[in-house]
Amino acid sequence: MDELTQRLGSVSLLDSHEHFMALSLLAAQRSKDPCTQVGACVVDRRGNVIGSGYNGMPRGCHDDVFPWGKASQDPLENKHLYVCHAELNAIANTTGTMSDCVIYVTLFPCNECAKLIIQHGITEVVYLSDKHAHKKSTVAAKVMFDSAGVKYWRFKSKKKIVIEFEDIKERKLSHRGFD
Ligand SMILES: O=c1ccn([C@H]2C[C@H](O)[C@@H](COP(=O)(O)O)O2)c(=O)[nH]1
Ligand SMILES: [Zn+2]
Repeated sequence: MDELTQRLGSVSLLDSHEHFMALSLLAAQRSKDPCTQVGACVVDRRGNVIGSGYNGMPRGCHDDVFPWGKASQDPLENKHLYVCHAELNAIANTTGTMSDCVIYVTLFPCNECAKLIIQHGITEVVYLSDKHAHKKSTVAAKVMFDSAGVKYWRFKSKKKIVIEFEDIKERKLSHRGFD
């Protein structure tokens, strides 16, 4: 085994599912929700990302003005009536058809997002967390996906990705034969 092959062997390449879920996780980092950051991306069958989004307040409803809590007795003081879900934003940010596309999402979609996913012709949902599995909204989402023939499966990986902008700027790619 030559030196290049030896070094490449230790480089942890991402497969496509890891790549798309990592993009969704990165999108989630933009969310101001202090409790649950969610990210999503829509991918066509050729493997192109055609839209992405995260949970946030609607345009014109400032993230720093609208409430992010959920404990108030008054629903108008809580986030849930206002926040746009990650899937809604990913779909709204996508131009063109989503027919037979896949959505990668860091949290299993709620019933409202499930309706959007189905109505836009998305046929596969890849998710990371199912922490709201006990909620009726998640149960209803699964009932609708099953009925509509939308496939869903939980993504699992033990891979760890660290992003250090400074580090990447300085890195030399010589071990991959780029110079
Ligand atoms: O399908 C979904 C369901 C929920 N979200 C967002 C909406 C909220 O900002 C959080 C959930 O908050 P909890 O405090 O965990 O109730 O997740 C979403 O984007 N997509
Ligand atoms: Zn939702």
